[in-house]
Parts: sequence; C-alpha cells; structure tokens
Amino acid sequence: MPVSRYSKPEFNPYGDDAPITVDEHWVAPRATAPLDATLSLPGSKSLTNRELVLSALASGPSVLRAPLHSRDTDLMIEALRSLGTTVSPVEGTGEYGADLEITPAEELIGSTTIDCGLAGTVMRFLPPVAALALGPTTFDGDEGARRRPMATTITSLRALGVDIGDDGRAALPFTVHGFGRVAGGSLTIDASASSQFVSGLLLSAARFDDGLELRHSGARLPSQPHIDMTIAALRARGVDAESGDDGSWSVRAGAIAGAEVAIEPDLSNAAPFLAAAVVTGGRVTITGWPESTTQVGADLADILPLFGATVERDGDRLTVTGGDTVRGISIDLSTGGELAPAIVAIAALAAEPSEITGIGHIRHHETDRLAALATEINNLGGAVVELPDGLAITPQPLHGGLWSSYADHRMATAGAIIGLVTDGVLIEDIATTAKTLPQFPELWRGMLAGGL
Ligand SMILES: O=C(O)C1=C[C@@H](OP(=O)(O)O)[C@@H](O)[C@H](O)C1
Ligand SMILES: C=C(OP(=O)(O)O)C(=O)O
Repeated sequence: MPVSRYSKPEFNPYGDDAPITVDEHWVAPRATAPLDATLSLPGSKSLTNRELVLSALASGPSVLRAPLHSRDTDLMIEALRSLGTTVSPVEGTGEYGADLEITPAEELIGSTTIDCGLAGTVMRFLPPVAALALGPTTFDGDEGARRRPMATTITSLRALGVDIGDDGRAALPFTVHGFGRVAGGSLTIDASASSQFVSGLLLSAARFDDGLELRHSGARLPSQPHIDMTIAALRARGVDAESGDDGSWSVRAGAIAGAEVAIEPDLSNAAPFLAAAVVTGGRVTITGWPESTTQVGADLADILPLFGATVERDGDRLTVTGGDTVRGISIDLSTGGELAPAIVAIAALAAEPSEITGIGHIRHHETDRLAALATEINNLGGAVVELPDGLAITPQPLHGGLWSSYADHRMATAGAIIGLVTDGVLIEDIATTAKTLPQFPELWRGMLAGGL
C-alpha cells in the first residue's frame, strides 16, 4: 500500500498550531508540502575531534576554523585541557561559534578523570594520549558508554607496554597509568567492533618511540573511510603515515606539525536533512559541501539516488530532490554505519521493501541501533526484522506514537524523518541531538520554513 507522504493530515491530534512539546516530548514537525530548503550545517564531529587530538600532540600551536561545538567536542576539549592542553576560543570565522586556538602542553600530565560522555571518539582516541602523559588518567562516561566495547583499546595499549587497571572488565571505567612515553612497534588487533580502535592508536602513534606498524585481524573492518580520514589528517600535519592494502597501517615516529585547519561541515549530519527531501518528494540543498572529502557522508550522493532521488552539484552546493515514489534498496552499508539510522528511516517510508546489511557493528554504537530502529519503527506499525548484520524493512502505513531516542542523536533524527510524513510522532529526548548537532530542532524547523 502506498505510503501517504505530504498530504495535509486528515487528523492531526495537535492541530495546525502544533505545540513544540507534548508531555515534554518533541512534536516532530509534519511536512504539509514537498520541502524546498537551503541549509548550512555545523562542522564535522569526526574532523573536529581528530584535529583537537592532533593539535594537543603537535609540536606547535594550531587553529581550528569553524569547528563543531557540541557535546562530543566539548568533552574532547575538556579532556585535553585536563591533560594540560590550552584550548582557547577566538573569534569565529563560521556561523556556528568560536574558532579554537590550541597550544600543546609542554608535558601532558595525567592525575585526572576524563568524562567520555557517550563519545566513541573520546573513549577510543584519548587512552593512547593518556599513556603519553605522566600520571594516572581515569576514563568513565555515561551509563551507556560503559556498555560500549573498549577491550581492543585496553589490550592494544597493554601489548605496547602501557599499565592499565580495569578490574578485568575491559570496559569503562578504567585507569591508564601513563609514564610519559609509549614504546610503540608492531601490533595486531581485532577492530571488527569499531574502526575507532585503529584511529585511536594511529592518532597518537607518531609520538610513540618507534611509531606503529598496525594490522587488523578479524572478521571484518567497519567504517574504513574513518580510518582513511585519520591517515589523511596525520599526513596533512607532516606525519609519515600510510595504509597498506590489507587492513594494515604504518605511522613513523616524528613530529606532528601545528596547523591551521578548516573543518568541513558534518556530512553525516546532512543525512536527515537530505532524507527529508527524499521522503517528502521535495528539495533540500546543503551549502559548503566539500569538493573532495574523507567524510563518509559524501556517499549520500550515491546512496540517495538508489531510493529514486536526484542529486546535483553546483559549486559547493549539493541538492537532493526526491522522486515521485521512494524505491526500496538493498545495500551493504559497512563503510558508513553512522548513516544507517537515516537510511533505515527512508526505507521504512518507501514503496518497496529494503535490506540494509554489513552493519552488525552498529549494535555497539550509542545504543544497539539495529534493535532500537526495529523496535521504534515497529511501534509505529512498521515491519522491520533484525538480521544478524542488518535490517529487513517491509514498509507499512505508519501511525503516530512515542519514538524513544535511547540517548542516541541519530535515533532522534531518524524519528524526525518519519514524523515529517506521519501524523502525531513524538520524539522522546530531542535534546540528545546535542551530541553532535545542538541546533537540530531549530535547523529542522528552519528547513520546513525554507532554510537560510
Ligand atoms: O572515527 C570516527 O570519527 C568515527 C568512526 C565510526 O565508528 P565505528 O567504526 O565504530 O562505526 C563512526 O560510526 C563514528 O560515528 C565516528
Ligand atoms: C557512532 C557514532 O558516534 P561515536 O563517535 O560516539 O561512535 C555516531 O555519531 O553515529
């Protein structure tokens, strides 16, 4: 049965003047016509947090232009400050807050506790930095963070000679007893649960005595583009860093240069906005789309046409126009697992079934995203079945109801996509979008009003 898309709702329980919240839940704005909006988005979480770490480990000061300011980047900044790095806001060159000047510590000092929140980049990128510091650094985070896999970070640092006390649990909280240097050398790890285990080691490896020859041995390696982003960020700062053909990487010991770095807009956070064009049969333009990038969000330009959308580039503007119907897709999303919630939301609103695979590892993201997406879509009348490494989605006419976010920014935005074309969807904890996009509610409403 075709899914009704942008028809005026026959019955909108909240009326034309829908309130912003009901019982503290966010009323997902309902599109009543195809969208036509132009938006610019804040900076990339993955680029900002890599550049913060590299700036803290660099041989001189750095400036980050148009960085992201969000919960994950604030946690990274606070953590680096507590290790002795100076991070100062300076007048912003972007629309979304201050630029950042970073002066590395003469010597990184532990004797601190780092709050990782729910940020994978903080919990996986900073233990190697703490190993280069003097003194103990304890890592902890949100309740949900204590469920995220950390064993590979812990065992790899131990294999490099770092003393880590973890009460044998291989999860947060644990303490890195840094003594100012890490030997480095050769190491084989299993990064099948997260590419961040690889990126975390590579980011600090130029500061290890012998650099690092790293190899992945495991069933699969998710999110390869994020590892490529790490290598590119290292090379841009003069580090001799390379990817081998077969899940191996090398970083030679040497200085990490201070740098002035312009942070690109977050293309993964573009996913819900571009998805909005697809599901309403409308048009959404994102400005500042980089000519070339290591961000996996760039793949949206290839993925969204599979649903029947059209993608056009005009200079730094990327425009997605939805087709007459939303087609079903079959896709292996192992390289871009963080795009999955938005892709699954579109699939749930399509006219045909879809199968999204290669994303078993997203069970270890902010929440078990396969279970969460299936549960929430099915609560609204959907028919989503969990596969070992993905989801099979048979679109059904959906109805309103409460959409739980599980402290997961991308679950909240996936619910907003569904709420665009489904009457009466309430999003629990929209504020959780502050993890990477604190402006989400305003930008989303702005999009409905035409954007910029
Ligand atoms: O290195 C990074 O910045 C990231 C790597 C990926 O992690 P996984 O490999 O755990 O999926 C991605 O999903 C996450 O949002 C950000
Ligand atoms: C998986 C994600 O985040 P994290 O960096 O916390 O792993 C994400 O943003 O989709």
